[in-house]
Amino acid sequence: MGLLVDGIWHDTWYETKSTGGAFKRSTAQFRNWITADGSAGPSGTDGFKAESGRYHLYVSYACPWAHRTLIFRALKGLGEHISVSVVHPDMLDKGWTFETDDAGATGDTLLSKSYAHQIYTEVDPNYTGRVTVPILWDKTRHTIVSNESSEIIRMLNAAFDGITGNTLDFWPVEKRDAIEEVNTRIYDTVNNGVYKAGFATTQTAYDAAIQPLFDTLDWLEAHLGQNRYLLGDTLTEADWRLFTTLVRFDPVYHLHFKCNKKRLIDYPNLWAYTRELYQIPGVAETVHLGHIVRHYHYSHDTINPNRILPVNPDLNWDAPHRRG
Ligand SMILES: N[C@@H](CCC(=O)N[C@@H](CS)C(=O)NCC(=O)O)C(=O)O
Repeated sequence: MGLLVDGIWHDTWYETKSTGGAFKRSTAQFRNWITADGSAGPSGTDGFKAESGRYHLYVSYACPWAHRTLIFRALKGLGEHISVSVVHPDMLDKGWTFETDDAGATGDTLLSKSYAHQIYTEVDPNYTGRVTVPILWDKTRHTIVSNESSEIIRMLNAAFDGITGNTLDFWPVEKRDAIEEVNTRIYDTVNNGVYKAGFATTQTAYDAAIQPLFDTLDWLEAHLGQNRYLLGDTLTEADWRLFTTLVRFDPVYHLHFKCNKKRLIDYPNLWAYTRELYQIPGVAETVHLGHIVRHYHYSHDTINPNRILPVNPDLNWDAPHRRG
C-alpha cells in the first residue's frame, strides 16, 4: 500500500493522524469522459469517442468501485468492445501488481507493466497521488481517460449504445435528481462508510462511522420492503452502486472492517434484493469472492497483521429471491 509522489513510489499506509483517526478518501484525478461523438463530457477534455476495441479497463475483482465498472460492461453488452486486465488480489508494498499467481489475475495484457503505478507514470511521469483501480485506458491516445468509477459507469451506460444497440438505461434523465439523493446517502454511510469504520484508527472515528452505516441499512431494509429497487420499479445505477458493497458485507466488512452489528443475511429484504441483483444474467460472473476475501484480509496488515484468511460461512447466492 502506498502512493506516488512526483512519480516516485512510496510505501506508506493511509495517513489518519491529521484527521483524528478518520479515513478520508482522496479525489480521483483523471476525469475525462468517453462520449458517442467524442465531444467533451461534464469534465475533462474532448477527443474520447466511443469506438469498439479502443478502450481498456484495469480492475481488481476485490474492489467495490472497480466492480461497478465490470457490472456495467457486462450489462451493457460491452464485453467484446472493451478489454480488461485484472490485478492480483494482494495489494502490498508495491500497491496493485500484475502478478499472475492467483486464478483470475490476468497480468497487464495491454501494456505489460508489472505494477499499476507504472500506468499512472506512463501518462504523467511526475504523478502525485494514490494509485487506484478502476483505470479506464485509451489505446489510441495512450492515456488514462478516467479513474473515477462513478463517472465510468455513466459513460458505459450510454456512450456505446450506437455500437452495441443496447439501450438499457440505468441513469434515466427523469430520475437523476432522486438517484443523486440516494447515491449521496449510500456513498457516505455505506459504500465509503464501511471503509471509514474499517480504516478508523481511533474509537471516536469508528463510532462516528458505524452508527450511520447501520442506520442506513435499517432504512434500506424498510425501503426495500415497500419497493423492489431503490428508485421504485426501475433498476438504476443506485442499485448497482449499493450491490457491490452488499455482496462484500458478510464475507469481508462484517469481520474485517468490524461492521458487525448485523449481517446482511439478518436483513431479509436487503438479502433477497442482493440475491436478485446477483442473479441477473451476467452479474454472477463479475463476483469473485476468492479475490474479495483474499485481498482485504491479506493486504491490510494494519488490521490483520498475521494475514490469516477466515473460513466464512457459505452463503447461498442462488437461493430464490422471491421479489417482484
Ligand atoms: N474514486 C475512486 C476510488 C477507487 C479506489 O479507492 N479503489 C481502491 C481499491 S478498492 C484502490 O485502488 N485503492 C488503492 C489506494 O488507495 O492506494 C473510484 O470510485 O473509482
